[in-house]
Amino acid sequence: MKNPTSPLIPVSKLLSSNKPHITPLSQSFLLHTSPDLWDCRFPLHRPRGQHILTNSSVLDAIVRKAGVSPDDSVLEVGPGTGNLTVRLLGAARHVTAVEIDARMVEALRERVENLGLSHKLTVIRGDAMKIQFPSFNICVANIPYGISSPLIAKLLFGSYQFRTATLLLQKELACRLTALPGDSEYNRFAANIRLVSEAELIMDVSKTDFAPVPKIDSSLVTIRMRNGGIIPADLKEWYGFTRVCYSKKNKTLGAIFKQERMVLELFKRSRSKKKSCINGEFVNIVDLESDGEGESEEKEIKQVDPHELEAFKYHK
Ligand SMILES: C[S@@+](CC[C@H](N)C(=O)[O-])C[C@H]1O[C@@H](n2cnc3c(N)ncnc32)[C@H](O)[C@@H]1O
Repeated sequence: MKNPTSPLIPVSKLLSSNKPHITPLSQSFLLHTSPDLWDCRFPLHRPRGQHILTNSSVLDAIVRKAGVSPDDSVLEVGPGTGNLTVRLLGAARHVTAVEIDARMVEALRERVENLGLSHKLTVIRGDAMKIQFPSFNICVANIPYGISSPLIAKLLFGSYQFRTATLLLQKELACRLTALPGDSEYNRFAANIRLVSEAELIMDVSKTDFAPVPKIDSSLVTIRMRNGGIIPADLKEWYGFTRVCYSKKNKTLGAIFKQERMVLELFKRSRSKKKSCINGEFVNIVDLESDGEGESEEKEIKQVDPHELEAFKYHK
């Protein structure tokens, strides 16, 4: 078996274009000299977030800092050509990789077969946002930034039982996820995520470690599930609550909950039959992330019992 973590030729220095890249044939030999180079046989699509991580010390650090152990069954979303996958295969019992691009799937399968590690890998070709993930106990991935927020919501609120998710994210999102109440980055998304988990900033990763080089830097974040993934609230009511809390940027919670309209909205949400529950198939990320300002709620309750409404009012 070849060593899946052999040293990397710094291809990121060669490939620094922001445009989708077709590598000249003269560079295709690089594929055979190091397993860390992205497959040069096809152009990469930026809309699918195809920025390949090519720095071997960063790739090694991700697996190490994620704490992958030989008993682990790993979920990797967006394996691309497999730079991270081959390392995960070296460290874990099994890896399930979900990849949307058929060309990537083919390149990954070929690479892993050449390494003699196919028996440890399941590749699912599909959209990570549309499929139900098979069971896993740890998630490690350099995910496409276009689906970061909904994917995190799917992992955390999708009834999956796992220890941690170590994800390479856009730096700005990483800051929001790891912000604490009172920090300027803390928002409704962060509050919703903290309901079920804790996020820790592990390390920053430079954009020059990717090929082609993206516009933004990245950060590695580990999200730890609390309470074994059990959601300690009715999600529909929780979303309604955080929506109201973050509905007015410059108002205190006290001021917000003194407004009759806000109290009424919260009350109606608690009684609404509208399905907003998140399961493995459906993630209502708009509800999870937006601040709710200016949005109109579907009104299902026509009559409000004043006694019941009283219970929702703000009392000092
Ligand atoms: C940032 S690249 C990461 C590649 C590789 N993991 C690495 O570290 O070099 C993101 C990968 O996710 C794939 N992808 C994009 N959208 C996806 C989706 N909705 N479901 C599954 N994979 C997706 C892309 O095709 C690409 O291979």
